[in-house]
Amino acid sequence: MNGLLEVKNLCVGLKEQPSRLIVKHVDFTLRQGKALALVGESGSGKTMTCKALMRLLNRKKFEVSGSIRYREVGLLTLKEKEMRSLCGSKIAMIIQHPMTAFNPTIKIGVQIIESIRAHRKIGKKEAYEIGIQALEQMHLPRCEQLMNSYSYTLSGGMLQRIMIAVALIHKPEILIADEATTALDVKNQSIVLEELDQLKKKGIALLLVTHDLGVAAKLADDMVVMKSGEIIERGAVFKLFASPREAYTKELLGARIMKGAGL
Ligand SMILES: Nc1ncnc2c1ncn2[C@@H]1O[C@H](COP(=O)(O)OP(=O)(O)OP(=O)(O)O)[C@@H](O)[C@H]1O
Repeated sequence: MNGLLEVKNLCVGLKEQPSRLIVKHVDFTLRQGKALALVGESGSGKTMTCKALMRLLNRKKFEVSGSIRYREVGLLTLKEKEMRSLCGSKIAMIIQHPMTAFNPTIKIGVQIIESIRAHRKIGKKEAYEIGIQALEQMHLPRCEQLMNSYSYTLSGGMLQRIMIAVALIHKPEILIADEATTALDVKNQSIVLEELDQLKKKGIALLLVTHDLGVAAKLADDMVVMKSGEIIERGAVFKLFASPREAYTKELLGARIMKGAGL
């Protein structure tokens, strides 16, 4: 096995509409210290692919087939308890709206301590110290004050960085970032992109789900382009930017150039 995570022939369908596939025969590999960008227009199947990877799709509603291997472990056939222990430790995910990741009625610190203790048998004091260290590593200011805050008092950028800090506590080998910078302003976007770049340098494999090709250009090594649930083009980012083969990829790139030019 070449990669850390190998996805082969991944399909997601709706049980009540077996003829319609939402994700169609998707293949890709995540490698240590490399970032793969999953790009495509809204509705192209990027989030469904990630949810299938993390086994977050309701099995009563969705049919998931194919193979997803993390090291030698087949994720689609793993017992639920083992899968939950793997997700949040070795494979972590951060999402677009960090405010939905935190309960607004419970202090951030309490939630961080709970999430640490869900994976490690340690006391609250030790978990608190680990939480503080994690926030410091994300270069967040006044970490003790942050632990004592409620999510609704913090900005989206701050919450996104806290979510990344929490995702990194158990030293994941893979980080899935689903539109992790989309809801952020330019300044926070650039801070989060820089943090993600540092993670890559530390050897973490990144899956960047984005419709922003600027994010892909800054961080990703390779890119796969999705349309209507299928991968229609793939390759090294610099090659796809220089000479896209498919009209759809050219359109995505064209839209980016127009956006960049303020048109
Ligand atoms: N709960 C659901 N039930 C049925 N179909 C769904 C459900 N969620 C998503 N879909 C369908 O799956 C397809 C892919 O959606 P998905 O959310 O993966 O797209 P996406 O590329 O992530 O888009 P975006 O960038 O807007 O998040 C869409 O056609 C959508 O209608």
